[in-house]
Amino acid sequence: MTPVVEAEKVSFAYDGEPVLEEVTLKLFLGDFCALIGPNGSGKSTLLKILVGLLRPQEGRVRLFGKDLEEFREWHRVGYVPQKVTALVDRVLPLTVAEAVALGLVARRGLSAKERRLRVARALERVGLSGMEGRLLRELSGGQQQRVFLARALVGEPELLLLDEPTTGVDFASQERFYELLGNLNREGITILIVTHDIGVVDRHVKQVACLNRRLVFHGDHLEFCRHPEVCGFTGAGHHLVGHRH
Ligand SMILES: Nc1ncnc2c1ncn2[C@@H]1O[C@H](COP(=O)(O)OP(=O)(O)OP(=O)(O)O)[C@@H](O)[C@H]1O
Repeated sequence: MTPVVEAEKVSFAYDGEPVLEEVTLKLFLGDFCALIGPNGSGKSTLLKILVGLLRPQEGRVRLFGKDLEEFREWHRVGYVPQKVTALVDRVLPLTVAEAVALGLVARRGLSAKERRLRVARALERVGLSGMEGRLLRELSGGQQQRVFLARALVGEPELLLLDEPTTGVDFASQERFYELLGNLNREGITILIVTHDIGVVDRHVKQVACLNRRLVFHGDHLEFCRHPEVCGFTGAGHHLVGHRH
């Protein structure tokens, strides 16, 4: 089976400072993988490389079997960057519909009606039907997170990459968000999520990948629970040692 996303021996350095070394990671259709690791271990960098925002100095990335250089079907990939809700107050006052429609830039040739329908459908999927006209900055942090998830979903992607999407939102909203991701995964979307707190995603993910400049573990979730020490985790609750936000 062709991996949905694949990093092969990816190495990356910022100004000569190595951040990733020979990282090989493959996700297959239907995977739901948590990418964990200490602060500064390269998680966000790896995600940016996978969506083509950064170019690795060594190694290759393939999406749906195609080399990143040749990949053009960006509507098949949804990306939720880190701290996106922190930007809300700094940008122009966007409505919910405008924010979600930003995810349609890779979709050319859609009529205005089709765009509206897709935005409505994406909002329905995240439980925010009818919120199109609301100002983004008037929403709660948890609702804003779901708007950005809708933005990533509006192109109807098959692969979703999320970078700490629930930072700064309360526990109930986090739970709800992960439930939502679980449903999307059951619908067939392959998911890679960067998270700091495996304790919260625990019940939802199928695999865990642990990064510490190199990939130190990638396996199914149950296997990880048996050997949490491989990633410097304590046993109880799998919280990262010294790593709470
Ligand atoms: N634009 C940049 N320029 C230079 N160094 C950077 C840049 N972005 C990140 N770094 C450095 O690269 C390393 C990896 O950063 P990255 O954000 O990928 O780690 P992370 O595992 O996502 O961290 P966190 O868990 O704190 O979000 C860190 O040492 C960071 O300071």
